[in-house]
Order: sequence, then structure tokens, then C-alpha cells
Amino acid sequence: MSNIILHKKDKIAKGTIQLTGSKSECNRALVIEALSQGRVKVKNLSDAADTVTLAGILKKVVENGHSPLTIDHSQKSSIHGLSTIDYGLQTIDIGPAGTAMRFLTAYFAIQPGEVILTGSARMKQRPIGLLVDALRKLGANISYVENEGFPPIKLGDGFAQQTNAVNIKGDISSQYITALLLIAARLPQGLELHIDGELTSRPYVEMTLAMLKQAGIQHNWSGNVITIAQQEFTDTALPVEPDWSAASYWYAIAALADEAELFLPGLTSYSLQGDSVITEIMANFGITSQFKDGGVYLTKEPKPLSRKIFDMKECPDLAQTVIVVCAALGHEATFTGLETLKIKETDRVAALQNELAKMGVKLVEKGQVYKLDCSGKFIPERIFINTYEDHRMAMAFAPLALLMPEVEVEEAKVVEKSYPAFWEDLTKVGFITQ
Ligand SMILES: O=C(O)C1=C[C@@H](OP(=O)(O)O)[C@@H](O)[C@H](O)C1
Ligand SMILES: C=C(OP(=O)(O)O)C(=O)O
Repeated sequence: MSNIILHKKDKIAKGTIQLTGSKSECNRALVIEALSQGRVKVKNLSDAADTVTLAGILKKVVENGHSPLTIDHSQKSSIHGLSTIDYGLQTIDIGPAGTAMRFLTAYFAIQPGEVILTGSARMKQRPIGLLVDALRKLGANISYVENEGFPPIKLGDGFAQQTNAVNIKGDISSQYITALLLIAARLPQGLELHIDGELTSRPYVEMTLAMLKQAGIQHNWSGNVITIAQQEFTDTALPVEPDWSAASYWYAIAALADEAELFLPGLTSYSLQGDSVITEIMANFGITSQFKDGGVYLTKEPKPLSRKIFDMKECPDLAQTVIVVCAALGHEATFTGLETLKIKETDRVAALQNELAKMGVKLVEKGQVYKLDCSGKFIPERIFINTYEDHRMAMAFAPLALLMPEVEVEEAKVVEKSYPAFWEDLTKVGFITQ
């Protein structure tokens, strides 16, 4: 796979960028659609590879009466997708898609037929034990194919519900909670989910419940317990908003530019996506977000940087965007809520530390708190960014091309996971790519 080189002749960012749909909303909507027996339909599917992969799998499975056994493994999405790895059973490979891995684990746990779920080499290092434990307690038959607690997993035939009450730790990944909530209305005894300890990525759980509600599924959330009774989906169209995490890279570009006038159609101020908080975060960098004409306009005014602490617990996917902007501006901010970054597409803390070092910036870990030390910061003539198979490393560092003559980003295709048109969109505001 090849690298991409970026240049930008001026520090002006002006244009209209139509972002693809949110992969988080799409991946929930697809599972809801599959469980709804034709009642729910998704509108505006995302081009994100994680969504294309999940959509392809669910289409085949639903066509086959919810059994995975005759999936045509020749169908592939652009970089990852369905393939057969021979564990001696039908195998579904979801590549690097964390949400697809977790949501399909819950989905297949209650479907007929046996299947093995696997993913990329990195996916095999991303924990799934807490979700498997909860599903086993509910009555699912799941075993590990290689390492305890990690994919690949084998989902056995036959689900017989043993209980409706399960506990799950809240501070590792909210995707386990979402996975359980998505199947809850289909469980004969429903679900009473007790969240133990702190809940990380909370807006993603709220998004799940809001989308289930749009599809007719009621819930009760009281203290740390979420209850969903067995119930039917209603006829609904689930519309998907453009991706606010993708929008964050445009906010970063505006923050590093001298002049910015950007329009991102389709984004709303009442989004289900927690990452819409980027509007508030970037207000600190002089970016004004004005919602009109069915989208958001970004403009920029110089502003002295004052906010020193950023808590990323509710918006972990924005961490790289905001940390790189602060580093590039030499703003010595402190970050909290980065714990879950170590189990995402790569160890994002280590990846940030390595790449920021290339411009003399240190991200110093002090327990739960991370501080940027910009005392040695310099702007090199050119920088080579390693991406660690992480789309957000590529997209968070690309805006540096506003500050230096050349930025080379490793493995350009990595962005396909969530934002395939990223490089092409950069050219619309005057970035030169080669
Ligand atoms: O539910 C979702 O759609 C997501 C939840 C978050 O993961 P965690 O809950 O593991 O933090 C986020 O990082 C991921 O990109 C998408
Ligand atoms: C963490 C992410 O994705 P996932 O967990 O779904 O692989 C992400 O998109 O930043």
C-alpha cells in the first residue's frame, strides 16, 4: 500500500465538504435493521469500510434466514471484509472494525447456526472477554478459538436465556454495552443491564438507546441499570447524519489555518453523536460553528488560547485531533480520559508519543493525566507520519501540511475505515496530494 505526500501553498481553507455518514450510527442502524424483521430501514449508508463490511455480512445473513452458514465469502469491501480463514467452520472476518466485532458477537449469540468471528491481527489483541462473559451468563454458547478473552471466537448454535440480569464493567469499552442493548428487545426475558463503575464513552450508549427508541424500543435507565423488555420494532426509517468524528479533521484544519470558511452540509446541533462536542472544544481555538442552511459553517478569528484541560472520556475518537492541534500550536494543555486509547486500532497514546516526537513535542504520562510538553517544539521542513494501521493517526496529522512544506503519511488507504474520501476532500480546499 502506498504513502501519500501532502503540500499546501497557502494557509487558507475555504470550501464545502460533504462528509459520509457516521459509522457509529450506521453500524447500530444496520444491526437494528437486521433484528427488526424488515420493519426498520437505514437511510444514507456510510461509505466507511467498517460499515460496508458490516452491511455486506448482515445482508447475506438476513437473506439466509439469520443463519451465517451460506455466506458468500467472495464479496469484499475495499480493504477488509469477508474472507474464509480455515478454522474448520464458517468464518466471518470483520477486519479492523471494533463495532462490527462487538455488535456481531451479540447478534450471532442469539442466532441459529455456528460461526467463527475473527478480524485483523490488531482485532485479535482487542479484548472482548467482558462481552462474552455477559452473553454467556444470558445463555449464549461462546468459546475462544485462540486466546482467552480475545477474538477469534466461536459462537455456538442454540441460545436459551438463563437470566435477564447481567453486570458489565463500564470503563473498558461502551461497545460491549451497546452490543447487549441492541439485542435486548429480542431476548425472550428482555435485559436488565447493571453497569459497574465508571461508564466510559457515555454518549455512544445514549446514541444506541436513542436509535432503538426511534425504532420503537423503549428503555428505562435508572442509576447504573438499563432495562429493556422483550418488545417488537416498529416500522421506521433510521436516517444517518454525517460523521462528526470526520468533521473534527476540518475543525483541525480551520484551527491551523490563517483563514477558514468551511461548510459541512448535513451536520446538526442536535446530533446523536457525542463527537459533535468538537464545536465546543474548537471554540477555544477561535472556531465559530454556525448552524444554518442544513449544515454547519466554520469560521475563524484569532483568539488567545486559554483552556488548559481537555477531558476526552466522552469523546475518545477526538483525542488525536485535539492533541495534534495543541502540539502544532505549542499549546501545553493537559488531557484526561485517555485510558481507552490503548486498546483501539493501535495503542494511540504510544503512537501519538512517537509521531509528536518528530516535531519535538512530548506527551508525558503522569498516572491518569497526560501533559503536552512543547518546550522543544520545532516545525520541520518535512515530516513522515507512521500510521500504525489507524485511520485517525493519518487524518489527525494531515492538517500539519498547513504549517510545513511537506507531510508524508504512511499507508494512505488506512483512512477508508471511516472516511474513504478524506484525501480527495483535502484537494477541494487546495491541498496538493501525490
Ligand atoms: O459505539 C461506537 O460506535 C464507538 C464507541 C467508542 O468506543 P469505546 O466505547 O470502546 O470507547 C469509539 O471509540 C468507537 O470509535 C465507536
Ligand atoms: C475506535 C474506533 O473504531 P472501532 O473501535 O469501531 O474499531 C475509531 O473509529 O476510532
